[in-house]
Amino acid sequence: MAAVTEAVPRVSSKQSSKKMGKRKRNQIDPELDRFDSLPWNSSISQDDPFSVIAGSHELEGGFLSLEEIDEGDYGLEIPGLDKKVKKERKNKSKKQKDADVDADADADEVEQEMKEEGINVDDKKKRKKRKKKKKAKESSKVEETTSVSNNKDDVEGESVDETEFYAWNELRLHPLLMKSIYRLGFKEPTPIQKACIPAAAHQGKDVLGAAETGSGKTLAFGLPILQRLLEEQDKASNMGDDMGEEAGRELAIQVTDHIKEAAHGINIRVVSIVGGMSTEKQERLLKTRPGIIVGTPGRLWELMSGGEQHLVELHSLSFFVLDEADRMIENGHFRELQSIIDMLPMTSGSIGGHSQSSENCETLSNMQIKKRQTFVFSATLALSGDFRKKLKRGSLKSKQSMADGLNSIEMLSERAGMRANAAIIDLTNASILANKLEESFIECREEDKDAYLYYILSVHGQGRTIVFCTSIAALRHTSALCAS
Ligand SMILES: Nc1ncnc2c1ncn2[C@@H]1O[C@H](COP(=O)(O)OP(=O)(O)OP(=O)(O)O)[C@@H](O)[C@H]1O
Repeated sequence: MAAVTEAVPRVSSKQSSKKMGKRKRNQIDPELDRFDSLPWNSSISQDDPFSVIAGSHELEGGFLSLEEIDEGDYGLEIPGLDKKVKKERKNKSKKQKDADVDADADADEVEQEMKEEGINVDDKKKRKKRKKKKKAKESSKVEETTSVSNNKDDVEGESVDETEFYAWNELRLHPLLMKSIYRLGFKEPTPIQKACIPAAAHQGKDVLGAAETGSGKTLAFGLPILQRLLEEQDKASNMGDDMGEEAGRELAIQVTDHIKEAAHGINIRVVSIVGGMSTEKQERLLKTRPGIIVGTPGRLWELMSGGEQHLVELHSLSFFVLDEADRMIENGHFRELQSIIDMLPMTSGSIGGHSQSSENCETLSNMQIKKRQTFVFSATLALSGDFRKKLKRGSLKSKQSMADGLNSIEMLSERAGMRANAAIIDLTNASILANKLEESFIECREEDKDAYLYYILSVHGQGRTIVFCTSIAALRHTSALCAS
């Protein structure tokens, strides 16, 4: 596999060709012509061109979001690179013997990426070396207090006034998570976090949560997952995997970054598996068996259906998260999402759960199926009054419902294995309902609906009224009733 990277931002095709033109004038090189004609991917986020200077969480200091192009075979030959890299690695391992182990692993990974991607890595390596030296210096000063802490900028040593964060106390989060919270400077949990964390982290409940956009939903499920993983860490050496489903690539990356920040100082790897990036690179990342995967349905399903081992060993899945569930049912990810959900083993607590292990999924009978926690989060939520009953009865799995696909949050939650005792936390009403509107709900039998409608219109229908119907037949029926 040949790897292609772009080390500098492609400002615009116009500028880029201008640059190339200049180079061509200086030295006529047919190889450059060939490189110029390659289908380069932009490696710089449109939204954040500054990131090329500032660095990202993945690769700090200039080279950012290096991408391989799928199935690329560009025959790039950099004579002597392998030897050079090997030699440098050897020297480095002697010099840095006592340096931080994780820093080595990171650097090696990046170096390996560079090597595979065939670019000159001198600058990058110098920067990495400087960083590692600094890290080694710091680690010799600060005594390691915990086996899982592997970060240089721990809050230890900095003066954090814990009393300012007292609002978190009742949530009883793990000390390492509290450290991340101090570092992030979040003085108090947001309402959705306050409501979700006890149910999800301490009572082990599934959560169906809704709150307006920007209300902190990511950590409302992120913190309970990290909390439970930390609790499990001591008990089992082999951690369960978590799979986050995200509606879009940017969202998935955003969620990954957010969870990574919260997982700072915790030995849990978080990776994003999204479309538009090299499948080969993602397969390599998955081989490291990350604890948390944040993905988009399309790419996840592509890898799952291809039998990617870490993704099909779902018997040990501890958490399944559907974030932005409202968007997920809107924008046509049904097919892949449904396929992914169908591959999930039935949860030990789900009633009438489904187990549709495909040929790619390991046979479940011999496996110990873990109790899986399901989180469904959305910015809007419209649940029927008897949603919990439906969950209990499994009626959302009726033939008709199946045929309709995953067209409602109720169905999505139920098919994902949500248990009937799930915590339903809806903080949306206040913001969604306009101030002057009053909302009422009448629970009635089908045959009484007309009478109720007639009554409501007679008593309250002095002004203008809109009656919403679910079908043309119902519309005709209601019009006739109102006209009479
Ligand atoms: N407890 C907190 N205190 C202060 N800021 C917080 C807290 N929790 C999260 N945030 C910040 O609030 C912002 C929004 O959080 P988040 O992305 O989780 O919201 P969201 O509800 O998932 O939004 P969306 O629906 O748009 O994805 C982020 O920048 C995050 O860092």
